[in-house]
Amino acid sequence: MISVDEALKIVLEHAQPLGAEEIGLRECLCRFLADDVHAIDPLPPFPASIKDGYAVIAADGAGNRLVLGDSTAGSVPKGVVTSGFCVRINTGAPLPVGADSVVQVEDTILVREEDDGRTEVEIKIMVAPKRGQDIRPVGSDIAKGEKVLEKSQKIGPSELGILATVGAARVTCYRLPVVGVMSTGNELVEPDEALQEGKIRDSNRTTLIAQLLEHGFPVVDLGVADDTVEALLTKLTESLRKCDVIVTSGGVSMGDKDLLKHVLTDLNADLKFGRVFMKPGKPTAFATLDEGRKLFFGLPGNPVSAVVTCNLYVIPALNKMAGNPSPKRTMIRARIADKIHLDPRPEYHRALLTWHPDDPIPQAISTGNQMSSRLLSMRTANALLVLPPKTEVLQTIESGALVDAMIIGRL
Ligand SMILES: Nc1nc2c(c(=O)[nH]1)N[C@H]1C(S)=C(S)[C@@H](COP(=O)(O)OP(=O)(O)OC[C@H]3O[C@@H](n4cnc5c(N)ncnc54)[C@H](O)[C@@H]3O)O[C@H]1N2
Ligand code: MOO
Repeated sequence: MISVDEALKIVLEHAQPLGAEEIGLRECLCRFLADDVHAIDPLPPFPASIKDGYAVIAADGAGNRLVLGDSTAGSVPKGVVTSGFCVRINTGAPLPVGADSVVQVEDTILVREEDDGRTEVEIKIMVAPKRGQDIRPVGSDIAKGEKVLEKSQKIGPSELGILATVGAARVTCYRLPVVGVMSTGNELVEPDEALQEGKIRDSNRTTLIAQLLEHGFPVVDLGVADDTVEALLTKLTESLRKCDVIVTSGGVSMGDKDLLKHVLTDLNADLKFGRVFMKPGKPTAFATLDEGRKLFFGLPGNPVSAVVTCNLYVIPALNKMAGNPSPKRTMIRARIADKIHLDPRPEYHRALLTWHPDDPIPQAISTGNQMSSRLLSMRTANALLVLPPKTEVLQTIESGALVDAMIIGRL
């Protein structure tokens, strides 16, 4: 049996970023850039007003100005501002030729207007303007040619906006791994089926698919394979054609129907590990297929073991394949709310982290009975507490002790 750290190291060694592809701007959310992105134009592309007010010549100082017309966003201002004149201007509108300063409307008073009551004729500037005041010069937000996004950057909503603003309608991103999820076991029926003797409903496929989708990975539902070598072989061979990664649950332990490891041999898979010193998740298997091009995760069938090992190994592997330069899960320190009895194996104990206003360290509340079959221990859990194995001298972790916590849910 290897340790969790060794297992994760092996997984990450074999998970390599997939190739790049060019995709439409709106498809990029949550992807990782495979190239730097540069601005082809400056922003703003023209000197733009920061305020609603008047475009003036600063050297004219305070005092009266005749209003030549107006400059609104999206239009090209007509006329040239000369001494004693000004142009009414809106926020974001281009500065008219001749003007070198903007005076906000709050610092002016209207002196005279046309009889129509809408056209300003003369205004008074109350505060002497400074040259360049309330103007965004060309390229002051983004310079022409500036690197706006770096290779490996994750694209979130604001990065998408940056791509849009520099006109990057097609973007080169790392390809996302396509993940096939399969349950195995003669005992499994679909969630909408009534239970017959000896049967249970398949929950792992639903949990795992949802977990992968939540992280933004495309998923293929591979259904359920019966516990026979033929069924498993047929389904896996077919699935390998359409998936980069296959995640199965069940059939990896010591029972006479735990056939997956034999089937992997038939598929010429290179089994990297088959048992990990951890709870839950001891029989987790990891293999590469197709000369290392495809990854196979045989997760244990117990519902909690499947979801915990998906968090520990599958998600970091997929992160790396998708071009994420920091594929590992986020770890923080948490304070145990109540005493916990340790397990002989290092345990990934499900807990709910909560923050209190006067304490920067979150409190970790255990979700209760940690049986690997009890999916209710995952209910509300947003963290896995990393607990050491029980020894003669260390049997419990006391209330108030600090432990590492892996973040697995929204905080
Ligand atoms: N002799 C030994 N027996 C077991 C060992 C061991 O070391 N020696 N390890 C135990 C541990 S730890 C685990 S974890 C389980 C894992 O077993 P498998 O991965 O082979 O899984 P199965 O036997 O197929 O199923 C285990 C359990 O989970 C239920 N299950 C399976 N698939 C689903 C699903 N899709 N949805 C809901 N529930 C599922 C299944 O019915 C079993 O109850 O092995 C121990 N045994
Ligand atoms: O390791 Mo198993 O996953 O305890 O139940």
